[in-house]
Amino acid sequence: MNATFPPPLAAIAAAPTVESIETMLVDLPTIRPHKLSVATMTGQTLMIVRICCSDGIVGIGEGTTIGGLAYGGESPESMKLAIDRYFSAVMIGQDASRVQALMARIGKMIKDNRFAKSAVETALLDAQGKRLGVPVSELMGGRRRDRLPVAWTLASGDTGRDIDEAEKMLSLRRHSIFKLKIGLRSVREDVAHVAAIKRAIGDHGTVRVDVNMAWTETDARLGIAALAGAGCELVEQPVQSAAALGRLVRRFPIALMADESIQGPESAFEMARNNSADVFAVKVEQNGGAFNAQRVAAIADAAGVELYGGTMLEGAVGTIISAQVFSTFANLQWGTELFGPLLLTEEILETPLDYSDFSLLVPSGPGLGIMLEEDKLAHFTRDGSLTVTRAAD
Ligand SMILES: O=C(O)C[C@H]1C=CC(=O)O1
Ligand SMILES: [Mn+2]
Repeated sequence: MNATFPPPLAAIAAAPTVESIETMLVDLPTIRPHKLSVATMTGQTLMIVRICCSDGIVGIGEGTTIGGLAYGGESPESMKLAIDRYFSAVMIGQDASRVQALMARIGKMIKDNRFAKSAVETALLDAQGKRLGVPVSELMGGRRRDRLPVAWTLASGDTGRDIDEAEKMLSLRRHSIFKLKIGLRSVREDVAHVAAIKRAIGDHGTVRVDVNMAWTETDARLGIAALAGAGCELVEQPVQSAAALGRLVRRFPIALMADESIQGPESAFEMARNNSADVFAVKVEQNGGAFNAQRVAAIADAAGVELYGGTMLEGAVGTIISAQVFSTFANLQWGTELFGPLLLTEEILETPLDYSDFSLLVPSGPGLGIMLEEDKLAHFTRDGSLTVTRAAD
């Protein structure tokens, strides 16, 4: 060995920088209307971001919401605008291989915009994983599991149709955990709906509900007691107020889960400090990215709060960054609901995801470990929505 130390300057590879950033809006239909208390979805819009680096590596990310602005303060269109106009200016020319440092720089110069931050962080992690030849889970401390249990949401708006759907999922061995969207009808009608579904599936599956904050605290007192009696095992975000959720947690033995209340580590810390929930639903986008999702999980673990891997009904890219990070969690007591791609009519990956044995296989290739089918993507890209931003722009 005649290696010299320090190595000559020419031998030190230049750091790969961010060269250009592409964004586009991809509109995909859903397999049936998906009815939540905040919106009825008949399609989903994926804001796809591609980060092209000086070493030729390209990373992909996704930003997705539910019902445009019905669920939160960002929409696919607002994320695209924020990235084209503001994120690109902060990112282009920067070292693409220092993901946390670049995210910290973005954090200093851009407030809020958690969903857009999650999309660009996903693309940077995908690129870095490809660069190093490892899955994103390994960049994030290492996976603890290769398969994740996946719940299915019954939300057709019709009890009979939901029962048929649950039976189909059970017979396909795709899902045995069912989340029912309620909060649109009266509490009494909703409880009857849940009880009918639980009766139909019996011990073959479990039933949970998501109220998406639609109830008052009084509704919740009546509703949760009746749901527990109907065999429902968990109630997700019945009310908006964290204080009311905390009071309900103390009242009922049935598990109560916070979803909308968890919007990053600070909110998770407050919820944990005030004993406001038994379980946290961790959504990568809602928390501002995969690293923040890990921070939230660490807070939950330290506080003895149980964990669930949530979804914003993402397409394949958003689903797989979530799967990569959830695979690293020490605890995931309530499994995940990473079924988003299955709600869409179109397959946009070269190789479809493996949903089998009531679970999703976490891809093991470099980066996210998935490849988009470019023709399909181009076909469903909204006219005129592709934007490429470079240094000179
Ligand atoms: O949890 C939510 O509020 C959003 C989402 C997750 C599953 C689903 O059907 O909707
Ligand atoms: Mn929810």
